[in-house]
Parts: sequence; C-alpha cells; structure tokens
Amino acid sequence: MKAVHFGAGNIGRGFIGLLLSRSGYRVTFVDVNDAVVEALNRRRSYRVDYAGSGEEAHEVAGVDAIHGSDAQAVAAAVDGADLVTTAVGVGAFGSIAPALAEGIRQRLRSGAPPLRIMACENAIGGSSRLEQAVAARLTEEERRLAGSSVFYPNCAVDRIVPQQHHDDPLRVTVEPFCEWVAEELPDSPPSPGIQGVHYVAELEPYISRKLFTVNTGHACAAYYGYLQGCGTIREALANGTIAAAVGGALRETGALLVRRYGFDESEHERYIAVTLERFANPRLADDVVRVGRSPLRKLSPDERFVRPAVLAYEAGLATENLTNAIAAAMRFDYSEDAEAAELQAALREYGPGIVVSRYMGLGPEHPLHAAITERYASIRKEGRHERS
Ligand SMILES: NC(=O)c1ccc[n+]([C@@H]2O[C@H](COP(=O)([O-])OP(=O)(O)OC[C@H]3O[C@@H](n4cnc5c(N)ncnc54)[C@H](O)[C@@H]3O)[C@@H](O)[C@H]2O)c1
Ligand SMILES: O=P(O)(O)OC[C@@H](O)[C@@H](O)[C@H](O)[C@H](O)CO
Repeated sequence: MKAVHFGAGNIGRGFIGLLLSRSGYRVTFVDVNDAVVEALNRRRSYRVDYAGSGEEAHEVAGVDAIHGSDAQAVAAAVDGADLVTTAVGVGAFGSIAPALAEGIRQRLRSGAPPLRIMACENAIGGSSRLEQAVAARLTEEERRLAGSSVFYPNCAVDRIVPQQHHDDPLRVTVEPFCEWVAEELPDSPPSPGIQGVHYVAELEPYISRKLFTVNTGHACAAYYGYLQGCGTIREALANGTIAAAVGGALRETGALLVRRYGFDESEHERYIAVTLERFANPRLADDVVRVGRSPLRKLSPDERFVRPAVLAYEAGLATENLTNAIAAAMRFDYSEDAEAAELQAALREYGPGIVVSRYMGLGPEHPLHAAITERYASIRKEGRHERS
C-alpha cells in the first residue's frame, strides 16, 4: 500500500508518517524543505524518539520524498496512491491543491480506485477545506466524477511534537501520547486500517474537545508565558498566575464542551488533567513561540479562542478567562512570526477595535468586543522573551 503524505515536518514525521509506516504503508513525503527531501531520499529512513515513556526509539523505514516544486512527480504519486494525508498547516492548502488536483484528474482518466485524503491539521473541517481548495482547480465534470471517488474525512490529531534541535534533520522527538480520530464517511468504501486511528460517525465533538482543550490551553500558556519572558510552555506553567489563567480558560471551554456535546463532567476533568500533565513533560522543551505561532490563524472566528468564547457567551456561560487570553494573544509581538508582525502592524494602524472586528469577526455590537478591547488596554509585556 502506498501513502503520499504532504509535509515532512514535526507531526508529519513524528506522528502521521510513523503510524502509516507501522500500518504497512510505503510513505512518500512531499515537502518544500530541500534538506529534508534530500535526506529522506538518501537515507530512506529516520528515527523517532519518545520523550519520557521508556518506549524504545522507532526507525521508520522504506520512505522517500518528492520536492513540492516538482508538480508532475507529485501528481503522479497521487495518481498511484492508496491514501493521501497532509500536515502542512492550513495556510499551505492553496499551494498543495494544484498538484493534488492534477493527481485526481489523472486518477479519473485511468479509472483508479476510490481515494481518501485526510488533512491532519489543527482545524475544524480541515479535510473539507482542502477539498474546497482542490475542487476550485477542477472542472465541473471533474468535480462531479471526483464526488463519488475521492473522499475527504475530517480528522482530529493530537501529539505534541516541539521544534526539533537535533543535528540530524530527520530525527524527531515526540511525546508518548497520541490520538488520531477520523470521520467515517457514509457512502464511502470501508475506512483503511491504520494503527491507532479511531473512526467515528460524528467528528465535531472530538475536534472541538481537542482544539478547545489542548490547543486553547496550550495557546493561553504560550501567550501569557511570552508576556512574562518565559522560553517554554513548561516554564510558563510553573508560574502560578499563568497556571491559574490556563486552568480558568479550560474550565470555561470545559463547561461549554460538557453542555454542548454531553461529555461526562468528571471524564472531562480527567482529560484536562492529562492535558496539563502533557504540557509539563520535563523531557519535552516546547518553545512558547512555536505554540503561539500564527496568532491571526489562532484568533480567527472558528479557532481555539473565539469560537469557544462566542459559543460559551451564547450559552450564558462564563468567558472572562477566554477574553483575557485573547487580549494576551493580541500582545504577541514576536518579530520572527509573519502573522505576529501583521497583527502588530494592524494594531498600530487601526487600533484594537478594528482588529477585533476584522480578524475575529466580532463587531462593536458584540458584547465580547468591549470585553477584549478593555482587557487589551490593561495587559502589558512584563519580561523579555528568551528562547530555550
Ligand atoms: N507539532 C504538533 O505538536 C502538532 C500536533 C497536531 C497537529 N499539528 C498540526 O500539523 C500541521 C503541521 O504542524 P508541524 O508542527 O508539523 O509544522 P512543521 O512546520 O514542523 O511542518 C510543516 C511541514 O510542511 C512543509 N510544507 C509547508 N508548505 C508546504 C507545501 N506547500 N508543500 C509541501 N510541504 C510544505 C514544511 O516545509 C514543513 O516541513 C499544522 O496544521 C499543525 O497545527 C501539529
Ligand atoms: O499547531 P498549531 O499552531 O495549531 O498549535 C500549536 C500547538 O498547540 C500544537 O501544535 C499542539 O502541540 C498540538 O496540537 C498537540 O496535538
């Protein structure tokens, strides 16, 4: 069985590629990082280390890579694939869509069997968004044919894989925990057996629980930590005030998740406790600037802050910790992050009110708008950020 995986980065090598290989797939990575593509093709294998479980390192073998700029080769690989996955970040969908569309076009011509494309990204409806990007590059007739032979199950993937500091560009250290939940689509051929993948009929509760617990809590720790000059998430959580703010935000999203999806309250408390233990893993140095990366994406309406805050507000639940964390995120001025630079430029040029309306979709009439802008005015950067 052949899998084509877009994005040979941290989660691509440390989670998706690893599980696919363990499940018997020959994995071809597609990436735009020259050094990673060259090393994968030269060595055909890489090593995954586990931070802290006593579990032995795993050698992922039988892999190769195609450079993303070689659109013809990428399309041919998609044409010959049994499965396609991605972990490139949703911002890169526009650049992988043309070669994916060409690969699908070739499959339609050759009468290839049905194909599943799973976007393993942190996003609600990630695969559906990729489907839209690909569909925009197909003709109406191709879209009709692809509609019954190319399937895009949405996914929730969870494993903390920090920025790597190995000399070897392929070696990757991951936390032992992992979870991959995928949608079982009606009217599609049976889902492939992939070790560790849990199929569900309805993904929304799972992606919401993951994004609004793991990622909301992570982002809170990152933005407050950054403001206090912390280098890592673990360091941020050692600060009692930050830990309390993260706990407060997770109580707010927790109340929403329990109310909206019927999760058992005590089981959800356990889920939060496990999440916080994972953040504090002493063998994993996770930089606040990695976790806080791309703040405009994280502050967008369907993401980890604004969506739970709006839904909680509409349900009559507390939102104070979430709105405070949004204000902290607006102070993320890490100059090496392009979105942080854009956010700070917009704040300077238009002011916080316009930024909240434009990027978060919360107009001045929304009660959360004033809560965020008032809190933003009182939050200051206290420390100088030190990278780990
Ligand atoms: N790292 C984690 O802890 C983690 C966990 C769960 C989900 N995710 C999600 O996985 C995705 C990737 O995150 P990551 O941490 O692995 O990031 P990363 O930067 O380590 O990896 C992304 C990879 O995609 C490649 N890429 C970018 N544009 C590309 C293109 N046009 N074509 C081919 N390759 C391209 C990059 O070169 C890089 O190797 C994101 O959506 C992230 O939210 C990350
Ligand atoms: O990948 P992002 O930028 O959406 O979020 C940063 C981290 O919160 C994220 O990568 C987590 O480590 C991951 O989602 C854990 O499963």
